[in-house]
Amino acid sequence: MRWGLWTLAARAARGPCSLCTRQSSAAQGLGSGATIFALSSGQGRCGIAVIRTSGPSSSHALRSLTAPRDLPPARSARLRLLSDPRSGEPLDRALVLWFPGPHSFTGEDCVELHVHGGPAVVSGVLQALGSVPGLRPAEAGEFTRRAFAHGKLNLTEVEGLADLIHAETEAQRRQALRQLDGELGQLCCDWAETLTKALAHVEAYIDFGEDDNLEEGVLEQGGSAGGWKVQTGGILAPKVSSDSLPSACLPPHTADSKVRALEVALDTHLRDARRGQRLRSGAHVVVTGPPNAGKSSLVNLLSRKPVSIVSPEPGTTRDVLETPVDLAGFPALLSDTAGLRDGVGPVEQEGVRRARERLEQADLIVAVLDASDLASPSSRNFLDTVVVPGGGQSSGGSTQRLLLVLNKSDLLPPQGPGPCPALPPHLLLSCLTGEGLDGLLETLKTELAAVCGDPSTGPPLLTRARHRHHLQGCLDALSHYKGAEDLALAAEALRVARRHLAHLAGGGGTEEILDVIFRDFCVGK
Ligand SMILES: Nc1nc2c(ncn2[C@@H]2O[C@H](COP(=O)(O)OP(=O)(O)OP(=O)(O)O)[C@@H](O)[C@H]2O)c(=O)[nH]1
Ligand SMILES: [K+]
Ligand SMILES: [Mg+2]
Repeated sequence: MRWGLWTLAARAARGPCSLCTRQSSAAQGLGSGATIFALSSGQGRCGIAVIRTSGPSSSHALRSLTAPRDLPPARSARLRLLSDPRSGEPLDRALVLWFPGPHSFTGEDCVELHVHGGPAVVSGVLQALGSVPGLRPAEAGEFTRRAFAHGKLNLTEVEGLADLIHAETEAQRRQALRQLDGELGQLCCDWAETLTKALAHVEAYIDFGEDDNLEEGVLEQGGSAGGWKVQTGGILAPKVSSDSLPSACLPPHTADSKVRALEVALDTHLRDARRGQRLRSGAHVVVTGPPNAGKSSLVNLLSRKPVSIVSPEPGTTRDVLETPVDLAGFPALLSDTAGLRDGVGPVEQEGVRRARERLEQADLIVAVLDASDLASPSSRNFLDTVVVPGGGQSSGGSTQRLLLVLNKSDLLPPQGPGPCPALPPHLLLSCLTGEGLDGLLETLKTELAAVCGDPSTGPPLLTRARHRHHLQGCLDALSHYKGAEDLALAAEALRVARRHLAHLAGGGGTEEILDVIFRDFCVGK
């Protein structure tokens, strides 16, 4: 919970960009009025619980509960006796912090009470706060919503904060922190700036055209690819370009090259094969192989719990068993599946059908073979049909990756699996002894970084379908800009493109979208 304070310090040091300023004013009114309060740390018995307030009556509430009744210095912890303002009954000796707005998490006056975490203390303090006039319990996400309304966070940062609270793996935490730090939002601001400049130029040309006072030479200069020429009467028309660009309808200014660079950047971001979304929700990792290869043993080993039944009987696993796991720091949905073989009873056949269906959805296939049984017909068949053609297309359209694991290495003679010419690159493992597990985890980390994107490096990832939707909308609008037949249409296309970027950062977002995003939060955040 302490990062609430860090976020606050970080925000206070940074000014909002034009896109954010605009959207915060669009969201105005959300946070005004009542003063809210809530338990911001987790429920249940604990060492310390943090209770927060936000709103104009925060200082009054703090004075009402504490003795002495003066406010502590801003942003500096003080030990105070808390008592019930109605009865004077002592409630706890607590650390109190006073954050006068606008230099607070929400931008409003805020108070934090760090009380002892017993349920009676927490409920006593919450009841005491509820008795102070002007205070009411907060709704889920209301603190963050107020921070958004006051321009302290843009929408991508709000999403980053929600993701950080829910982050279960190291990679998710890194990604969320980067988004909370505003990297994606900043990128949008830079892109929007490019569009604003381009729009200013197009609008200037529209005005010049109307005034009929523009020299032809002036218009044609600087047009790096296409350009406009003045027709008789001062009407602007596209001049034919010898350039390779599909359209010759770009206004004549160096801003054009920036707009084209923006198109390339948007396209690159959209071609990320949904890595960021996988990082948020978990990559689909499917364990497959012939019967008895040790698939279930591997799933249990990787998930560190007995998810699947392991037995020497081939055909033990029938249904697809899915479990969320932290694989080398990356979030994954690990699926155990039935061993692939033909000519068995109807129940197992159904299991095999389900296994094949699940394989199609995999981002990463972990193909398991019994290292001591590579020459058997089931192993050969599996190698020929799944492993060698491996790396197909998942149903999501992205390329599947495949990792071949030779299990039961403990059964091999010291010289290894013996000559096996057609064997692709593989790892040796023993689920029984654990030998080779570290190497497998290391390789999984590399594979999953490719599937989910590495949050430590590279450009900010698009973690939500919403991000893709608006970037695609922006890109589509830019294609209309290029193909526009007159300047008015070109200007309108630029406005639409810019609006998509503003929506991404939360400007002019409809209430429903805001509701969906803030619903991810708990009460007290
Ligand atoms: N020696 C040895 N035995 C193993 C190893 N891994 C698994 N086994 C054994 O191999 C047998 C089959 O293991 P399972 O994990 O049930 O194999 P599976 O691939 O899930 O089998 P099905 O679900 O029937 O397709 C069990 O008796 C395991 O104890 C290993 O590394 N070494
Ligand atoms: K088995
Ligand atoms: Mg099994």
